Amino acid sequence: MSSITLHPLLDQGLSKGDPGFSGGKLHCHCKKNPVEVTLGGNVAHNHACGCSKCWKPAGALFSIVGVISKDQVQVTAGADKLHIVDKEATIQRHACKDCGVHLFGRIEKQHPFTGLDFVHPELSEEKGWQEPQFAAFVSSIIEQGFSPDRMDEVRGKFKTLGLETYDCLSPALMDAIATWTAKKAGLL
Ligand SMILES: N[C@@H](CCC(=O)N[C@@H](CSCO)C(=O)NCC(=O)O)C(=O)O
Ligand SMILES: [Zn+2]
Ligand SMILES: [Zn+2]
Repeated sequence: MSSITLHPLLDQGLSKGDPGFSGGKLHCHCKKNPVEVTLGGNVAHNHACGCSKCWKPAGALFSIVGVISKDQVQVTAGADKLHIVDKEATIQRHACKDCGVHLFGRIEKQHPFTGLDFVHPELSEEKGWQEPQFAAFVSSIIEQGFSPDRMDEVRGKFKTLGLETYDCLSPALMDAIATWTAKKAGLL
């Protein structure tokens, strides 16, 4: 049985981020005229995501994605190459039309996370980005054809890395969503 590739950055073991890190540039994978996005700070809630919608590098089972305030996200080159992958999705993922890499995902509708953009720190050459904190939507990899018989192996690998696994988001993020919902309903 072949070994599992969660994500190249996870398979080599986690390297800790720098709490004083102040941001950097993301680039798509195009050799010529790559799209460039400049982030004015570090990401938060960085996590491995097994959902079918987040961008993953070739061969990876999981995406690595964090959030950052949209005010700290600027497209600094190649804006004309960007398109929205799915206009109906909550997270409007802006991807390069040429290489398919997602540069940022923005929430435009009323939502607990409106104002936060979803980004992939691995698209940056700078070091210091927050390391992944947990694994989310782990069971979602089955929906994409991964064998349910090997889920213990997947969750075990995350455990070895010291990352908790969830089949939705982390408790902190789920609590934030529920708080927003309760406030909207006038219950809090
Ligand atoms: N089983 C589905 C789950 C998709 C899903 O709900 N993804 C989450 C997490 S994305 C980053 O953590 C989500 O919030 N999606 C909103 C959106 O994608 O617009 C699947 O695998 O597709
Ligand atoms: Zn590209
Ligand atoms: Zn996802």
